[in-house]
Amino acid sequence: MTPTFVPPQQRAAWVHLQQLASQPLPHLRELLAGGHNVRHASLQFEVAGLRLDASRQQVTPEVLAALLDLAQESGVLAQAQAQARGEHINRTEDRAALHVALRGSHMAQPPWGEHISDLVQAELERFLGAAERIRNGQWRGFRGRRITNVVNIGIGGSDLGPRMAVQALDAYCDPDVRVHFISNPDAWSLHSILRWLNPDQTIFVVQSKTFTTQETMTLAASVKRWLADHGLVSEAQQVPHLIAVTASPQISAGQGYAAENTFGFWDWVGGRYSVWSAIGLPLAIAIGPDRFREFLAGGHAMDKHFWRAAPARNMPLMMALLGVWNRNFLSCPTHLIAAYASRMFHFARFLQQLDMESNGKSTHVDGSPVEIDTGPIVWGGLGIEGQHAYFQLLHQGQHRVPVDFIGVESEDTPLPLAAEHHRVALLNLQAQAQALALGRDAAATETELRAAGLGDAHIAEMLNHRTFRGNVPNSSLWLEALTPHTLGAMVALYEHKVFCQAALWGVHAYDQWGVELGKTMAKQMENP
Ligand SMILES: O=P(O)(O)OC[C@H]1O[C@H](O)[C@H](O)[C@@H](O)[C@@H]1O
Repeated sequence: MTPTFVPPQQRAAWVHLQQLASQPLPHLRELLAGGHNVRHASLQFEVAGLRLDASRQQVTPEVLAALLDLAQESGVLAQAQAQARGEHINRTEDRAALHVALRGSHMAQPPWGEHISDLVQAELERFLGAAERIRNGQWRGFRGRRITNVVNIGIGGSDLGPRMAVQALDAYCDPDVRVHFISNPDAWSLHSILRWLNPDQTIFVVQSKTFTTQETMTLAASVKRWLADHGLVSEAQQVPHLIAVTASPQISAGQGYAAENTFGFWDWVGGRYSVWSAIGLPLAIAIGPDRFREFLAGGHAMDKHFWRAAPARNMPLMMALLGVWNRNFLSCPTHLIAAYASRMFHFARFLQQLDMESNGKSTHVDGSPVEIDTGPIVWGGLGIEGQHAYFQLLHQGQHRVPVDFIGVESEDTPLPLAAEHHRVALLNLQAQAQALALGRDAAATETELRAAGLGDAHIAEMLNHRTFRGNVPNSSLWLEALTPHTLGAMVALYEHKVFCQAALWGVHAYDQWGVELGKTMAKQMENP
C-alpha cells in the first residue's frame, strides 16, 4: 500500500484542468493564428537529435500551467529519481525497473549503484563480442561455414524491440548477415523463412525472458528438429547454431543451450523495455557493436535530459502531459502514431506493446479501482499509407484522434531521386498535420464552392460534406536523421512518456497481470 496516494481526480490541478476543459476552448485555428508567439515557443523542444513541435495541441498557456501543476502534485519527476535509484517501483512483482541502467552503465556514480553497472557492462561486452564474431566470420557453423543468416525467435518484448530497430536502421545493416524475425507459432511463419536458409550458415537466437513462453518454445523445438533433419543432430552439432537470450539461464541450460552461447539479463528489465539488453543482440549483429553503443548512447542522452530538464522544458514529461490532456480532458480514447519514413514500419507496433501493456490498467498503485481513463488505444503505422486508407475518419469521422506524426529531416538513401521522394513524404506530413488542426470552416468552404461555379442549391447540399471541423490535436516529432543515436533517443523518449503517464494516472507501468491470465488459462486448458 502507498499510504499517501491521492487519486488523480482529487488532486487540485486535476480539478482545475476539468474546469478549464469545461469552458469553450479556442479552436486550433485561433491558437495557431498568432504564429511564432510565446505559446508556440513553449511547445517546441529539441533534445538529442529530436525536435518536437507540439504547437498543434489544443492547449492554452493556462492549460499548460495547470498540466505542469499536475505533474508537480503527482510527484512524477521524484518517482523517476526513485526508479533510477533501483527502488522496487514495480511493486506488484516486487522488482526494480532499471532498463535505464542498461544504457548508462558507463556513468560515474550511477544512481542504481556500481554493482548493477558492472553486471550490465560485463554482459554487454559478452554479447557484443558474439555479435562481432558472427559479423567478422570467426563464428562458424558446425561444418565450418560462415554465418549468413540470423533468425530471431521470440515474441512480445523479445521480438518487437529488435525487430523495430533492425528495420529502422536498415541503412546500417550488414548485407552479408541477414537478420530475420519469427514470433508467430503458426508453422507457415517459420517455414516461410526456413525454406530459403542453409542450416550450415544459420544461427537461431532464441529470446525469452522466462524461457517458458509457449509460442517461442514451440518455434525453438521446431528449429532444432529442422537442424536435425539437415544432419545437425547431436547437441554438440547444434551448439554453434543456437543462442539463448534469457533471464532464466537455468531453464535454457536444461534445454541444451551452451553456457557460452547464452546471454543474460535480469528480472529488473521488463520485456517491453529490454531492447537495450542482450535482447538487442540481433540488432547488434545487424548494425555492429559500435552502432549498437550509439543506440545506447542515444537512449542515455534522453535519460539525462529527462532527469535534469525543468518540467516545462522536459520533452517526455510534456508529451505525457499533453497525452493526459487529450485522454482525460478532451476525451480522446485512442492515439495514432503516423510515421513518414518507411523504415519506421514497426514503430507503432512496438509502441503498442510499450504503452498498452504498461498503462492498460484499472487499478491504482494503492490497490483501489481507477475512476478515470488510463492508457489509450495506441494504433497506427505508416502515415502515407494511412492517408489513403483510414485518414478519412480522422478528418470527418466521429472520433477525435490525436496524432504523433514522425518525420525524418535528412535523407540519405542512395537513389538519384531520393531527395524528391523525401520532399513528397515530408510535404504530406506537414499538410496532414496542418489540415487536421485547421480543418476548413463552412464560410471558407462556401467561398471555394462558389468559386468552382456551384449554385446555391448545390452548395447547400455539398456544404457539410466539404467542411472539415479540424481541431485534431497533433504533434510532429522530427528526427534530424534516422541513426542509431536518434532511434535510441526516440525509444527512450516514449519509455519515459509512458512512465510519466503511469505516475500521473497513479497506475503501475511495469506489470502485466492481464497477459499472465491468458498464459495461465492456456496451460490449464492444455493440462486440465
Ligand atoms: O520474453 P518472454 O518471457 O518469452 O515473454 C514474451 C512476452 O510475454 C508476454 O506476452 C508479456 O506480456 C510480454 O511483456 C513479454 O515480452
